Amino acid sequence: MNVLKFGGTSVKSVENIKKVIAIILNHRQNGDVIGAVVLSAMSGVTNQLIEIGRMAAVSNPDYLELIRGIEERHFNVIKGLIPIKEQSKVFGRVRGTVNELEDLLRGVSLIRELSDRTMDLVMSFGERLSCLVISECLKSKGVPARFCDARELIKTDAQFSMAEVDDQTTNQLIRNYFATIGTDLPIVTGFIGSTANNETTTLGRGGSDYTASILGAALNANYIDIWTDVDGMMTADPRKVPNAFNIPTITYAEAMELSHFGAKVIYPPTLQPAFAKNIPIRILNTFNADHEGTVISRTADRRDFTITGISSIDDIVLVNIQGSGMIGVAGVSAKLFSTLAHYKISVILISQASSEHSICFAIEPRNADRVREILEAEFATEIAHGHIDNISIERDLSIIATVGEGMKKSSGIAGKLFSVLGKNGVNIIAIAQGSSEINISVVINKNNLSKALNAMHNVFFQSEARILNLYLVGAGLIGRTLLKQIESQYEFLRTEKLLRICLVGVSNTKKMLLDPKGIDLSDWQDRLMNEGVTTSLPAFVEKLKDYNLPNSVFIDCTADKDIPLFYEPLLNANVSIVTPNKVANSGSYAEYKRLQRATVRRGVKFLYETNVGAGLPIINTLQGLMTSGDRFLKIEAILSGTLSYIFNTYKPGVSFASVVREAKEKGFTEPDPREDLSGMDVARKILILAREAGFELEPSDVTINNLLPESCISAPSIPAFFEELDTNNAYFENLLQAAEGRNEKLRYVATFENGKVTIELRAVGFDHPFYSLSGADNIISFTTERYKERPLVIKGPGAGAEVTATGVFADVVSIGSYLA
Ligand SMILES: NC(=O)c1ccc[n+]([C@@H]2O[C@H](COP(=O)([O-])OP(=O)(O)OC[C@H]3O[C@@H](n4cnc5c(N)ncnc54)[C@H](O)[C@@H]3O)[C@@H](O)[C@H]2O)c1
Ligand SMILES: N[C@@H](CCO)C(=O)O
Ligand code: NA
Repeated sequence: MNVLKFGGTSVKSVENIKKVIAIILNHRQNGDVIGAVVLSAMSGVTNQLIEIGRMAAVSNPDYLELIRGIEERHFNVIKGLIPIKEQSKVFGRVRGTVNELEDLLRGVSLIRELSDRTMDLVMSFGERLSCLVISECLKSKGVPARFCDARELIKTDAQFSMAEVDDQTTNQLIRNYFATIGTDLPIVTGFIGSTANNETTTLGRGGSDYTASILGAALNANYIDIWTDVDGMMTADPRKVPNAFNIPTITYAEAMELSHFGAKVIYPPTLQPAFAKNIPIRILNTFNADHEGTVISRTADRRDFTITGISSIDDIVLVNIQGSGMIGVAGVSAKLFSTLAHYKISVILISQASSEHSICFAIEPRNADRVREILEAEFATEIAHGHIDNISIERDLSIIATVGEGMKKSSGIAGKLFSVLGKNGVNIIAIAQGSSEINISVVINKNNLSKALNAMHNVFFQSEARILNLYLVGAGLIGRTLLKQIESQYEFLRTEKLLRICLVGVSNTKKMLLDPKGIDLSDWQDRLMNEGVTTSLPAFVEKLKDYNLPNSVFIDCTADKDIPLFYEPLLNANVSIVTPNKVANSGSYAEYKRLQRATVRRGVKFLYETNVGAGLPIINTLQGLMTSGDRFLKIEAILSGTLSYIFNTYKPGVSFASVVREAKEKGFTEPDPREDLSGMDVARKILILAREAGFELEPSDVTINNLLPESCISAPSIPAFFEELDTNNAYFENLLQAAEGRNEKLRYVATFENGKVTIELRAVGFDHPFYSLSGADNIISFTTERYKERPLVIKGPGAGAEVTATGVFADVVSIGSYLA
């Protein structure tokens, strides 16, 4: 035998009530015995009744309008669900009940007073009306339904609005009543009860769940089914954490912790009677009746995860009371908390460090000012004597709690929690864990709530892929290729690497598009074109900070000199950066160092493998040698893919400019090819390598060996530059032919040795290791303490869209693994 309860949305409209009736009929057809059905008021009605009461208390006659509205809604149910010839009798009963309500309010309006006692009576009409109407609907469908006013069964004390149930009397009355009704199905008003003197009381908002549990316990039901509008309890609030999912089984204690912490699926007192009788409570969805929902019972089934759910209280304040006079003095906390109890201030969380120097506790914001006054008065003497310094209040905070019996005696959970918050730059203000070990609560700034919830959900519920939120600036050759590569690897990363890449922002010089829900990788170009707004990097970064998404990565795929100005603020906001752009690392040494320090300080990543040799593992190799304690003696390298290509491809008689054009078309050159031909690009790369090898070098320490005649350098635009190149063909032809004549090849070689950089155009013979390069190859040879006899050599294509995007991609994925 089961007790069924349907909430306000389930009985909100004709449409919804049809679903409720179908569920009841279905049970009966399957032979499942229903002991009782408990109903809430139609959704919105209780709030309206409160408003009506308040209006009447100030003699505002508009309340009559609201009453008509409530009557109308119930009439509509009758019209929609009861055959015409049976309707008038039911209309009459509804009208009779509504008249009773009107009489009551007329009285309120006359004496202009609304006590909690009267308010409870006013509120009782919501459930009385819904049960009246729906029991008649059921009767007309052949169910032997019977309206049951719970005020005759549930006896309480006289704490109006929040009455305590007298279990013994109530249980007896319930059993007596059920002994008399045979096979009739009582449709019981939720939420309400009455005192020994038959005054109407209510059991607290959400109390209809409680009514069902009281009935179920008294009747020894097999199940108490709470039918609501969600698929049971979820691992987190799905409005805040889109990846939250249903929890199939949960213990009473866990459900209690989660519902105390804002998961409003079940009213906490409901759990007690069910727990005492060991009756499982099922949370089910009226609008998705086939879903298994959540079963709350003493033991939960085998668990896939160490924690069961994450919950939050979105808005709290923290009160801190501190002073040297508190150390080792007994009674301070007794006085503190008994004072709070005396004023009925509910304390949500308490934390005291063992130094005993301070105690802090969380309360609802509406109590903040009052609590300060109360405590300042109560501790006036201690404050005057300086034993207590002050009472401070910190606002705009939230509490996040991880809940689960699986946390008991299992280590590493707090570590995981703090590490994920740390990596996402969420500062922890206070911590509390009870020795029951089923709840770890942390207090954080409210503006980090959504980020923290999502990041935590992501690490604790590992079967889901971790999200990496990408912001890409510069959708040019490399940027576009990167997005294409990510698109084609998306499923692999999600299923095999448990990494879900979400593009949140993208921009080129003209337009930018940001969407925190994610931009589909298959149509980002169309969306950027159609929905994009004029690019503004400050606005882009502002939005990024505003969204405050976990695991955010900023990718700079431009060669822009201004974008790096945003790197440090981004790192400080705990956003990782990946870039092929060399500008930041080849500016002043101080700036280079500042970025390095910011990453260490904030625990985020700044990765730039493609600054040198595109996707070739040069920077990673160098860093590996450095961190393992090797020392660099010499770096000798060919670092320009563009120049390699030109020197490997140029044949006398061909126009030099056309070879440069080819290099540009193949995607080897910088956006402005003069950066390559002037030697600037190589200068940047060797400077970066020297710095990575531990040397403090400034750009002025690197002399560029420029290959271009002045007229080419000073051309006003890139097309003009190419024209200028054409006119200088003879210059390059001579250069190349001279080498060719000696059977040598031209190589643009950068060397770092003894703290000095040299860059020179060399002609090398076939016995030189750099002779045999082809295409756009780079070659880097590291001579170190450990690689002294024979240097460590890395060689391969050092420019081009695919290989560069691959390097950027690998950096992005490595951040994904780090954050996980
Ligand atoms: N091409 C290669 O082989 C290679 C190899 C290693 C590193 N890189 C580096 O990759 C970066 C990009 O190179 P590319 O070949 O893709 O160049 P590209 O010219 O094709 O792309 C650059 C893109 O950045 C955009 N952009 C420039 N300034 C911007 C701004 N302020 N805001 C938004 N967008 C802006 C441009 O509109 C363009 O779409 C450069 O820093 C380059 O040095 C390239
Ligand atoms: N323009 C660069 C790309 C790699 O950084 C080159 O030619 O080497
Ligand atoms: Na590289």
